[in-house]
Order: sequence, then C-alpha cells, then structure tokens
Amino acid sequence: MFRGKSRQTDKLDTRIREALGNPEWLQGIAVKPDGAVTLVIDADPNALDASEARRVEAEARAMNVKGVTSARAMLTAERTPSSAHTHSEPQQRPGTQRVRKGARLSDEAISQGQPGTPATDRIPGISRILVVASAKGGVGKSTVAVNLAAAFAKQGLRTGLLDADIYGPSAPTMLGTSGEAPQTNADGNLVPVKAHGIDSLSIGYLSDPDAPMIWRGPIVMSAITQMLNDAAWGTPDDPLDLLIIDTPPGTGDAQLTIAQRVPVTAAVLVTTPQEVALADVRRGAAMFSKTAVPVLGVIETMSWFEDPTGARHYLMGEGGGQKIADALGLPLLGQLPMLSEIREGGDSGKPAAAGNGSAANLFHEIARSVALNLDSLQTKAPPRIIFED
Ligand SMILES: Nc1ncnc2c1ncn2[C@@H]1O[C@H](COP(=O)(O)OP(=O)(O)OP(=O)(O)O)[C@@H](O)[C@H]1O
Repeated sequence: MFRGKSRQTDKLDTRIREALGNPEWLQGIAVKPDGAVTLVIDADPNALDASEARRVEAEARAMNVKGVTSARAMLTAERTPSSAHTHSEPQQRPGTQRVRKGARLSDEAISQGQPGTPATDRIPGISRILVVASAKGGVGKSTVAVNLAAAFAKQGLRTGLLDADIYGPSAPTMLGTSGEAPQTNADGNLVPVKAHGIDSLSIGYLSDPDAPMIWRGPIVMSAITQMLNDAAWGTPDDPLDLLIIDTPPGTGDAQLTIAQRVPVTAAVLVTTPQEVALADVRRGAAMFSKTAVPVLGVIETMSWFEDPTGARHYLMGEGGGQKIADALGLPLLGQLPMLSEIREGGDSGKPAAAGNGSAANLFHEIARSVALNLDSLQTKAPPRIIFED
C-alpha cells in the first residue's frame, strides 16, 4: 500500500520534471499522495520579475500534468558570488538579523498570514494605521508616504512612518536619516528616529544598505512586528495620531502579511496614469478587500509635466488615475505632477511637504482628503483629525 503510493508520487515527480524540461533551476519537488505538488525554484535575486514569471509558468505546467491536483511554487534565493556587490561584507550589527533581498516567503511565513488569522489587536500607542501601497515599483509610493507623513506632522499631528519596503527601504534617504540607528529605551523598545517632526522606523535602519538582501520566511513579519509592537511610538495616554506604513510594491507575501496581520485602519493606492496599471491596481484593491482593509482612494503621481510656459505634458497618459478610481468605485484623492521640487526633496532628505513650496500645498491637500476619509471610517474615538487652512 505505502510502497504503491510512493511509486505513484515518484512517477508524478518524474512526469513533472519532464513537463518542466528538467531545468537546473528546479531545486526540488514535493508530491503528496493526493497529488498536491510543491515546487522549489531557484530565483535570481537580480532578476525578480523573470523569476516570478518562471514561478507562474512552472505552476501552470505542473498543473497540466495528469495526476496533479494542485501546484504551488516557491522561490528561494541565495546570494551568489556573482552578486553585484563584490566588496567585503559589512559587519552585522549585534542584535540585528541579516536578511537578503528578493525571495518569496517560506510556507511558514505565508501560513502566519493565512486568511482567517486575526490581525493583532489595536496597538495601544497608535491611534490609526494608514498603509500606502502601489501595484508596481517606482511609481512614487514612498514619496507619497513620506510627504503625507510630513504634511500630517506639519499640521501638528503626532505622526509616525514605518518603512516596511523590504525590497528598497527609501525612508532613511528621503528623511535624511541614512546611517542612523534607532536606540532602545529602558523597556528594551526601539525608539523611532525623529526627523521633520516624523517618528520613523525603517527596515533600512535594521539592515545594511550595501548588502544584497533576501527576505526569508518569518523574518519579514518579525521585523515588521518588532518595529510595530516593540517600538516606542506612543503610549496609551499619549498615542501616535497616525502611523503611515510604506509597504513594498505589489501584492506579494509581505504585503498580504501586513494587510492580514497588522491592525490597519485603511489603505491608499498610489499609481501613475498609465492605462496598463489598471489590472495591477485592481489586484491591489482586491487584496485589501479580501483582508477587510478599507481603501480610501487612489493617488495619482507623475500625472503631468509642466513646461516653463505653463503647458502641461501628459507623458504617461492622461486621466488614468481617475479611470482606475472610477473602475474601483473609489475617489481620486489627488494628482501630483512631476516636480523637480518633489524629487530633489526626496534625494536631499528634506521632504517637499515639510517646506512651503507649491508641492507642499499639493501634499497638504491630499493629506486633507486622506484625513477626511479616515475620519469617516471612525465610529468612535480616537478624536477627529482637524486640518487648519
Ligand atoms: N511627483 C513626482 N515628481 C518628481 N519626481 C517624483 C515624483 N514622485 C516620485 N518621484 C521620484 O521618482 C522616484 C521613485 O519614487 P519612489 O521611490 O517614491 O517610488 P516607489 O514607488 O516608492 O518605488 P519603490 O518601488 O522603489 O518603492 C524617486 O526618485 C522620486 O523622487
């Protein structure tokens, strides 16, 4: 009986390998007697999109093999000697865990965030948590997160920024706090780094920016949990008014884990105006809807470029953000043109919203819309956010 089963799974193993073409990148196959298959695929941390495409294709091919009832592929990655970083490895800080960039999470981490796993209770020192998310990388999500935080802080709100972008933590650069490390207080809690009136914690403070990182298993959640729960954001008597979480782009495991396991009050979706973004943004919205996180609306970035004569050039298409918002039944919370003031603010560690230029006004307006929508979600305390003109 057992022997028979094992022969059956062996056969399936062979058939799947053949269906995939016996590739070198296939590190392993686990076949359960019921035909459930798990593929372990070697991922190139420098070509994550290609690895993701490989993962999807491998799952599809495995599913086509007779006898396979379900197929799931996991990407794993190791640092290779051909890594872009050839210099010697920096020393790991005591008490921190070295993680590497790129890989999907392990089954264990995924199972931590399975649907139905309740999010942790409200965090005593934090009144509200706003997630800033985007379907794609490089659209300006971190710029929005940092500048919204700066706009809220300028309004006198106790504002925190948790940079959970594991693939490219940019808050330290954008806040001018690169190289800083959060201290621990007498209770052993991390003390956020303060800049521009914003309390910040970033994956970037906990890991070496020069070391390529691959995030493995529970490390993602434990780092985020630590920065969320074991940090001196506020106290029950004097809580942070708003914590903004800058999530990694996309709808992968890290984002799902945050949406499921963190008591998020609401999310905003950041997008550029390109039409092609719609499917991705829809997926992002669906993820939040499945995890019962209200989405306040869409923020469009890089909407246009204004030349010195004042003429607008819609380099990435026009009206895409509104179309996306309409398609999702959400409000368009604001549009941000391409402004050198915004980029320079990010590069120099002085967020535009912390200053007094035209970009500051734009972020202030968007922050106001976000605040109004956030308030409409509150059924009872905490107190309303009041924006003064
Ligand atoms: N409205 C804007 N005007 C000019 N430059 C912008 C604007 N928004 C973002 N940028 C610039 O575009 C680049 C990418 O922005 P940002 O890092 O915020 O994107 P992201 O979506 O967070 O990317 P990632 O996927 O790396 O997290 C940065 O150099 C930033 O300064």
